Parts: sequence; C-alpha cells; structure tokens
Amino acid sequence: MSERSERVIGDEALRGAPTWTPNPTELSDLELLLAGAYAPLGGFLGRDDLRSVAATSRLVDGRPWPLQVKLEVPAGMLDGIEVADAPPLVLTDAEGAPVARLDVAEVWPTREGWCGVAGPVTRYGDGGRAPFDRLRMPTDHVRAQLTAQRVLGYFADRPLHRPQLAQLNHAARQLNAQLVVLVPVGAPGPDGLTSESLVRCVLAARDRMNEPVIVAIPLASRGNEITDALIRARVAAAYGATHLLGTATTMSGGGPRVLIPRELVYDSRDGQWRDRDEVPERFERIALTDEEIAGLLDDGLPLPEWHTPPAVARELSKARPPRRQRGVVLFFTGFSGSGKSTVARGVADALLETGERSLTVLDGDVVRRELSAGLGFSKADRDLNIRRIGWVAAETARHGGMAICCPIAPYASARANARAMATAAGADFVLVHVATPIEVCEQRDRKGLYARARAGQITGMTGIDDPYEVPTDAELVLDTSEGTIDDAVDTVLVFLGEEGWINPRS
Ligand SMILES: Nc1ncnc2c1ncn2[C@@H]1O[C@H](COP(=O)(O)OS(=O)(=O)O)[C@@H](OP(=O)(O)O)[C@H]1O
Ligand SMILES: Nc1ncnc2c1ncn2[C@@H]1O[C@H](COP(=O)(O)OP(=O)(O)O)[C@@H](O)[C@H]1O
Repeated sequence: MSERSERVIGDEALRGAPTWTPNPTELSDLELLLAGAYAPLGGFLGRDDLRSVAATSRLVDGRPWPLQVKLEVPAGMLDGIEVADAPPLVLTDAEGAPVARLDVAEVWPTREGWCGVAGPVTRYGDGGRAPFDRLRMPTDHVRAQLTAQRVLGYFADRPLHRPQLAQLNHAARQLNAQLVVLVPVGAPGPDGLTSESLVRCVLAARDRMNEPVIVAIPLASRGNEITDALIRARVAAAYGATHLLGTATTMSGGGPRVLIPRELVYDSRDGQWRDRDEVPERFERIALTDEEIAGLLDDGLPLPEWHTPPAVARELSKARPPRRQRGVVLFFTGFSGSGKSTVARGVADALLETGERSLTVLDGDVVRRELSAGLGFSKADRDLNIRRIGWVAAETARHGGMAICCPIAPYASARANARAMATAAGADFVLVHVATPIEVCEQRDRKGLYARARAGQITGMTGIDDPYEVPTDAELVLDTSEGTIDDAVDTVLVFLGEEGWINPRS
C-alpha cells in the first residue's frame, strides 16, 4: 500500500519479536485490513467472531460482516506463552520483509500443529511492495479525494471496452456522481490476464472517464459468489462508494445502492452506445463477447475501434499477443515408456528445424539429474519435482518461449498447479496425455523397470503399484501403441498449428 513514508521503520521493541509469513490469502486480508478496506475490522478476527460470521454473517456484536478474516500460525510459535505476555507478532511478505505488527489478543488451537491468532494489526516495516503501489491506496487517502455527495463504485475485473465505459459514464452522469474504479489485483484476471496487465488496460481507458479515482485492491475471489459480492460491497463502501454499478451477482449487503446496468448496443448511425430498445436492429452492433475478443487477439487481429478504444486495444494485444508469439508450456504426461520423451523430442526437433519458436526442453531424465537431483518417487517428491518443472516452464513461457516438459506427472493437483503457474505468467498451457496402455508400456520396458517392479525388486512403480490419475483436462490425447513415432509427432504439430501456437502444418 502507499503512504510508505508514514511507516514506522526500525521499531526497537520489535527487533526480536517472532515473525511469520502468512499465506497469500491471509496476506491479501492483511493488506486490506491495513488499508482500512475491511472497515470496521482493524485486525484478524477471534474465535467467537469467526463462529458468528460463519453462522450468521454477523460479528458477535451484531454488525453485518460476510468474510472469515482469519490468521493461522504454527502452534510452536506461541507455545507456553500467556496471551497477556505474548509479544507482538511481526508479519512479513513472501520475501520476508516486515509488513505489519499484530498485537496478540487471542490464541486458540485450530488443527494439528496450528493455532488461530487474533488481534489488531498496524503497519510496520517496508515490506509488501507490489507493482502499481501508488494505486494501492488506503481508504482515507481515497476518501480525501472525494468531494461529490454521491460516489459511484465499480469493480473493473475486466478491461474496459466502449460498452462498459458508456454504462459507467451514463450512470455517473445520471447520479451526478464521482467515479471510483476498483481494480482487483489479488489473482490473475479473466483469460489469464495478469493483474498488472489488467491495471494497465484500466489506466489506458482513464481519459475516457470523468476524472476517476483508480484504486488497485488485492481482493481475490473466495470461490463463493455471495461472499465475494458481499465483501466487494463492503470494500466499495469503505472506499467511499454510495452506489455500486454491478452485475446480476452484485449485492449491496446493507452497503452502497446497487445499480444494474442496461444492455447497451452500438448505434452505427452516429457511433453512440444506447439502450438496445432505442436502436433499430439494422443499425445496432452488439458488444463482443469475451470469447470473441480472445479469439481476435489470439489470431493477431485488431479489436475494432467501434468497440475498444485504441489505447486499451494496444494494452490487450501486448498482454495477450497472438498465440504464435505467446509463451506456451507443452506438458506431456503418461506412464513410463508411453512415448512422452520420444514424441517431445520429435516435436522439439521439428521446431528447431523451422526455428519458429524459442524452445526449452525439460526432459524427465535430465530434470531428475539436475533440477531434482536427490528426489525419489514418493508422492511428496513427485509433487516437488513437478512443481519445479512447472515453475521453470512458466518462467520460460513468461518471456514468450515454448517449454516442452515430459514427466510422468501422475497427480492431477500437481499438473493443475503447473497449469496455474503458466497462466499466472500470462502464458498458455497445453496438456498432452500420452495415453498408451500400461500393457504396451510394460511390453516396451525400455529400462527394465516394469520387470523389476513385477519381480518385487522395486516398489512404487507408476501403473504397477503406484497411482496415475488419468487427466480429464488434456487438450490432446495420444495413444502411441498404434502408428509410428512420426505419426504421433505429426498429430502434436498439426494440433499446435491448428490452434495457432505454431505455423500451420499441411
Ligand atoms: N517408481 C518409479 N515410478 C515411475 N518411474 C520411475 C520409478 N523409478 C524410476 N523411474 C524412472 O523415473 C522416470 C520418471 O520420472 P519423472 O520425473 O517423470 O516422474 S514424476 O513425474 O516425478 O512422477 C521414469 O522415466 P520415463 O520412462 O522417462 O517416464 C522412470 O524411468
Ligand atoms: N508411436 C510411438 N510414439 C512414441 N514412441 C514409440 C512409438 N512406437 C514405439 N515407441 C517406442 O516407445 C518407447 C517410448 O519411450 P519414451 O519415449 O522414453 O517414453 P517415456 O518418456 O514416456 O518414458 C521408445 O522406445 C519408442 O521408440
């Protein structure tokens, strides 16, 4: 959050205090608490409040509050310490830099090895920095900029195209309200748009609005539409909104009044956006859907000017370049001997010959020798192996490269995590399930591992006595038990060409 200069740095009393790095959700909550965005809350909730919120969406004192704002720390940290004597906790960001002090008011056991901690938080130290820090404003800073009686809040969780801008401007004019645009930056936006890209897109539309106050807030979805809607209304109110321009799922929760915008269409007679009933059908152009916008960007086609201001279109095409230039992780999964390495090698060789993509191949054996040396085949070690591969692949793809990975990756959650890391890097992820039946893999038994597993000389062999969770989210499924190696390689190349990640193959 901004206002760094007001922070108390180097508070002697806190030098030896226990420190803890909260998880990403807790850190977002912490930042919102410090900003005043969770008013009236001033800290993490205690046990009674948490129970009360879960049961009634109210705090113990009866005030409405939709969200469980809780913090857990390892039980050992506060073992044997009376709450009255407990030192403050220093909470740090993911890099270990201090962000806040928490004055412990209550500690209670939650699950094995963990306890809940409640208490007020105050800004401390200079951690928690993030891109667009100047837009991560505390509520009092924003409220100080508001002079109108009415304030229209809007959650820009998507880029603002002309129809949204027209709706916003129309509502603000009708209410005679000042505009506060809240950009959620807690998680990647829709279609893999990174938080920073989303903010840049909103800033690119700034001069199309009437002096908006633009605020970046680290609020991520809790996976529950109602809670999300209620907390958004609370946060908007904390930033001074008296009205909220929303969608069907927006709720007031006793906070700002919610306005549901009407559908606007482009009137080709004079280039204005109007209520659909006011425009004769032959003159109307309907706003593009998210899929249509994504499709145009993927194909490298310009977004039409009647729909998207050119500055926004420029940001969007930077954020989502045509697939041919966008980073992509090509992730093969399947049993040992299914053909992952062979096909991956063939695909890589073909692309090296044409030189159309910059490539990094994360071959299973090489990774196990270098990046994952020392790891075995327990679930934990396999998950860590895939995490490392997914991380390196995402970094490669972040810069527009293609990463080709071919581990067994038997667990769906580890594969989903690799996909999420690629998406967060603004890249695509293509899962290829090499679904060669285990009998064929066993027959091939290039490395003699299956024979040894059958003989009981090794245990934990995937497909024999260790699990393989069959993907349900593969973009492509290959069975190499039929056809030649070249056929399998071609299938992948044709698919990548058809979908636009490489030049089309005939
Ligand atoms: N217990 C057991 N289970 C499966 N595989 C085994 C095992 N022990 C050794 N190997 C050899 O290690 C290769 C698989 O490593 P991966 O890194 O791809 O595995 S994982 O994704 O972490 O599960 C795999 O190589 P590939 O044949 O290339 O798949 C095997 O040769
Ligand atoms: N159509 C095919 N595609 C891929 N591999 C095939 C095919 N037909 C036979 N094979 C053979 O199967 C084996 C697959 O081994 P490998 O690529 O190392 O598998 P993995 O990397 O999945 O362990 C190789 O010996 C390869 O020559």
